[in-house]
Amino acid sequence: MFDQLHAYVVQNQTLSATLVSVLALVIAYFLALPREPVYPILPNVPLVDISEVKKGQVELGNLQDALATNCEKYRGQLWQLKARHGTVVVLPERFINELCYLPEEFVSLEAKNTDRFFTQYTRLTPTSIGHDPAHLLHCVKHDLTRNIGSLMKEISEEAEYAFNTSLGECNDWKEIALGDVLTRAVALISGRVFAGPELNRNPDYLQSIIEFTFVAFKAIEAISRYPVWLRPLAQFWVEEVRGIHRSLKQMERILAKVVPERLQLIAEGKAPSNLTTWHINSVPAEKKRDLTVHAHTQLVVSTAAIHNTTLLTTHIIFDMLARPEYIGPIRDEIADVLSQEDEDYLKKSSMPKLRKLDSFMKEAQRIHPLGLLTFERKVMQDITLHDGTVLPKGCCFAVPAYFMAMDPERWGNPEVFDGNRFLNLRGDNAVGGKYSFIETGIGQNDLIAFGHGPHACPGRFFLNNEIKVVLSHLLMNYEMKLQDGEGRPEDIVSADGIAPAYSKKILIRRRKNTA
Ligand code: HEM
Repeated sequence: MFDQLHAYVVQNQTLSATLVSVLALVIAYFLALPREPVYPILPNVPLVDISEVKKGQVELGNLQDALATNCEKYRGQLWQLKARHGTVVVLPERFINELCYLPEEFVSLEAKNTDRFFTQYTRLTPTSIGHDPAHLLHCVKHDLTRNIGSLMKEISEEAEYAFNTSLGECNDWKEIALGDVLTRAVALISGRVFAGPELNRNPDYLQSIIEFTFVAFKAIEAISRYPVWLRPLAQFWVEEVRGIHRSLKQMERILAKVVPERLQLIAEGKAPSNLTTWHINSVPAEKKRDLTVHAHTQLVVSTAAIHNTTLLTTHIIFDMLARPEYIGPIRDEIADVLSQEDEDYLKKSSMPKLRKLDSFMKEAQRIHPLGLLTFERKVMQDITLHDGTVLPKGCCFAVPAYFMAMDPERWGNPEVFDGNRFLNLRGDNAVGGKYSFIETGIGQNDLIAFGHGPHACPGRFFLNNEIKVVLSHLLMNYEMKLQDGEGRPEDIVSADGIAPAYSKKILIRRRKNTA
């Protein structure tokens, strides 16, 4: 009897202890859960709700209309946009200057990205792998920009290789999907600058840097479908999130030989100038051999660089083919600039002379902004704006780039495509000066497509050279036209902005008078 009682008590004690442990684990799990960001709603500020959409509808397709209507209706005022991913305060441009120089402790691009891209699962920011973003930013902002001049020969060589290998002889008109051909060209050029000639034509490397953006965006979409409490577990079985980890591992394998060799070359003072070298030089001693941080940097910079560049270049070419009257004068300008060079490729110093091309590129970017919103930030501490409005901690804000680019009060005739618009505005201003492609601004006739202030796209100086090399190569060596009877392909308005009809076929053939 005593034995039975003892057994019962022991058994129940074990059961109770197990139950208590399970309960403690469940409580700990819920306490450790990242919170769904709660975006405070500003009182007395108009709220426009586009979050209620039927399944299958592209939610932010409504964003274009919502911006056009409400930026006009609330001109000069703040208003709030409630979208599926949260609420964002839409700011008129008069607030940008007082916000853009505030430190990260007040307004943060990183925190906005963390919320928006679920980076604790998707690992899309350096901080999400415990790495300081300053290294990546230093490489793009300083090393890449400073080295553009010495990289121009390689950029031109790679453009030539890319088009020769994709297009072949191409003596007769050939149908191509412009987006595909440009993606490969931009990836080869970017890879040459990010990893050098020993890797950029390696099919595994090339495929990794091209596909990572798609892998990343699928993972964001997939994890967002899970309730916040399940995400810490779901990350282990959601195939798309696992895809991110596979891509990172694959890039680590690709770099496994390169990084130690590069360290050796750096020690010998013989290292080539590219992102791999700059990043090794930038990180602290204990991370120099860390393949994870180098692999992550290669993929994250590729995500920022390759697809945006391809989409913008596709927009520009579609605009040229729809308005062939611009092509002759731009070609003459390129030929003239090339004839002044002592080598047969464009140098960094050639760029300020390509004024018609620069203006055309900027006008194409104005009419087809890749992002409808820009200058997106999260508020980290309450901020009082100059008119007394308080932006509370936790809210996100953005500036309506699309509306600013198409606002009749800023442009007079915003609907008209005028390839010489910025050429005429610019007068004698040098490149980098007002109204040139790389300039960002918030005044009359300024564009903010690259953001504004200290976080404005640091890749745009490289991009400016890269796009001009690609376009010059195509214009000087090939003829292109739209398919018979077709006008400029219709843009695709999506959750991310205004993309060109990427897979649309155009016709191309080698120019008769060139080799
Ligand atoms: C058409 C091409 C591109 C567009 C439209 C574009 C646009 C932008 C925009 C709007 C931002 C955010 C700015 C802000 O919020 O103030 C940004 C940031 C950034 N871009 Fe670009 N970009 C392009 C190409 C590139 C390229 C080629 C690179 C690298 C080589 C690059 C690297 C970056 C980086 C690293 C940031 C983050 C800056 C920071 O956190 O301070 N981008 N870009």
